[in-house]
Amino acid sequence: MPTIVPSPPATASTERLLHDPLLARGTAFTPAERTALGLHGLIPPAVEDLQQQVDRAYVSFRAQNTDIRRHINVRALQDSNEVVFYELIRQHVGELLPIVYTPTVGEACERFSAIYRRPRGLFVSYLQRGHLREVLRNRPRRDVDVVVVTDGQRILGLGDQGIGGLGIPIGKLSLYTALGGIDPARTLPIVLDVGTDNADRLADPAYLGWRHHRVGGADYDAFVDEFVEAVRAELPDVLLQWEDFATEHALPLLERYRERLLTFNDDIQGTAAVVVAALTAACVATSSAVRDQRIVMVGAGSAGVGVCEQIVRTMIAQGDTDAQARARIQVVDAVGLLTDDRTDLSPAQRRLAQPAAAVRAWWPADGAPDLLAVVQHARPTALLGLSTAAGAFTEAVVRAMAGAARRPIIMPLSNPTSHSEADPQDLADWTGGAALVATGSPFPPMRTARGEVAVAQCNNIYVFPAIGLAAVAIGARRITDPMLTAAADAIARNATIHTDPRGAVLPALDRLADVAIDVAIAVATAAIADGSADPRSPEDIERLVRAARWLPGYPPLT
Ligand SMILES: O=C([O-])CC(=O)C(=O)O
Ligand SMILES: [Mg+2]
Repeated sequence: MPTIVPSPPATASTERLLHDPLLARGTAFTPAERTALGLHGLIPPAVEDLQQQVDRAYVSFRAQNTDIRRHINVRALQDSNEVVFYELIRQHVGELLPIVYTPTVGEACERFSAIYRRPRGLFVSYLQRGHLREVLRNRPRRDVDVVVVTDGQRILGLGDQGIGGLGIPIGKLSLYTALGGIDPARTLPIVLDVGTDNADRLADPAYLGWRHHRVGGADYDAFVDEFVEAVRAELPDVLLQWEDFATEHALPLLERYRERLLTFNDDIQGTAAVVVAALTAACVATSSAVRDQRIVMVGAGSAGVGVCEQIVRTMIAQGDTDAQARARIQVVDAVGLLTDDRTDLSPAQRRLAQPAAAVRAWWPADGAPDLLAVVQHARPTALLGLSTAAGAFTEAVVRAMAGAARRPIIMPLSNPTSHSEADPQDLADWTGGAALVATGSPFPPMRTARGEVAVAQCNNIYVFPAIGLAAVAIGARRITDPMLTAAADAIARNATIHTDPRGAVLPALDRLADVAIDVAIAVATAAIADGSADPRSPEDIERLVRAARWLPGYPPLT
């Protein structure tokens, strides 16, 4: 029988040891700690180690019968004991990722108000404008390394979710910790609640956000400006990640702030880096370089434009001039090929437009060139889609491409599955199994005569945790294009296809935490090279990156 030693009375700090998810150890408090801290009687008498707690949590997780219930289950665990939560993810990453993150997190955003339990992060409401600095000052913990902020307007492919969009920053920051080793105590998810235009949310009596149509125009810009100024004043060194803003805001916000603080847009830059990583790995597998490719991109939204610009930078890094690189990339949108005589293009789209005069030579007599005509003329070796046009990569298009490329690189990148430009199995069938395929949504392996071939899923999860780790480890001041190019190269080097010809053109998901170290070292090295961080030796960089990682465990209480 253990001796029961009289304990000090419960205090506010006892309350925190039991209920603050960053301090709580539950049944893992040792008998001596229970005595010293006055915890006898407040937790069950069983004494468990972390592994026993994880096993118990896993049984509870497995007992749930739908993905949203699994999500609620693990989020409740996160809100009660973060060490167990992160150790559970570490041990079951393949099973937990789609629950904590895409795709289930999307449903959690849609049902945010219905499943809301405990506060996490910061709700920055338009109603508090003029006082955002005070709101920032109310953050639960003073020191923050990474903020992920959304205004909930374009949540994954699910559109406007208003305040429910907060689910995305919560999910992304969970992966910053699980994969990038960012200390969970130093992360802060934020939603800017500027209203919602989602009629279902506005009509829902349980909706927890500001019941008001979205604020736009100059009022919106002023509000975001006030928010950024509050962040700069309160958290001058923080990494601020923009997430799931609508196209109309995403690029302008990035351009407005990227030179002024440590910031990047995950959907534009993170997605572009992972797509270029997959493209690079596919090129290596075909013994070519990115600059050897003829590329057709279908879709000219902010993601499509961001990917093309990252490809241009990669080709330039491989020796092309800007003009040579742009001449290798044809962009097709719903109207047709982007040409410089079109009057409907944004400045960013215009930079990717081809000279109309050159196109006229093969322009079909009966109208604007469609995708098939562009493919027949441009004879691409790589066909990329960020169009949300389901099935846009038709059999005719793919067969025309396969005639011109021995191993066509085909990437239907639109999300979710129902928007994908093609089904990978069709791509395999139409190219005799030769296609190198990466998608946006998860797909099962392709069945080919060579056996099953893995399909890479181009998700920015390969990028952002490593960017965060690099920035924290070396104290980066800016996120620059060369840092993203370095990330893409490092991800590509780790692709499975280099060691397994039937493997994916990206690393396996269960290697993500290890790959993040490699990527972070590459990103940190690039940051130092372009003056975005103070000089360090290669040994120092590696040591700092490894030392910066928070890993789940219970250090001895002193
Ligand atoms: O969250 C994800 O899975 C990828 C992403 O950023 C988006 O789709 O907006
Ligand atoms: Mg996103």
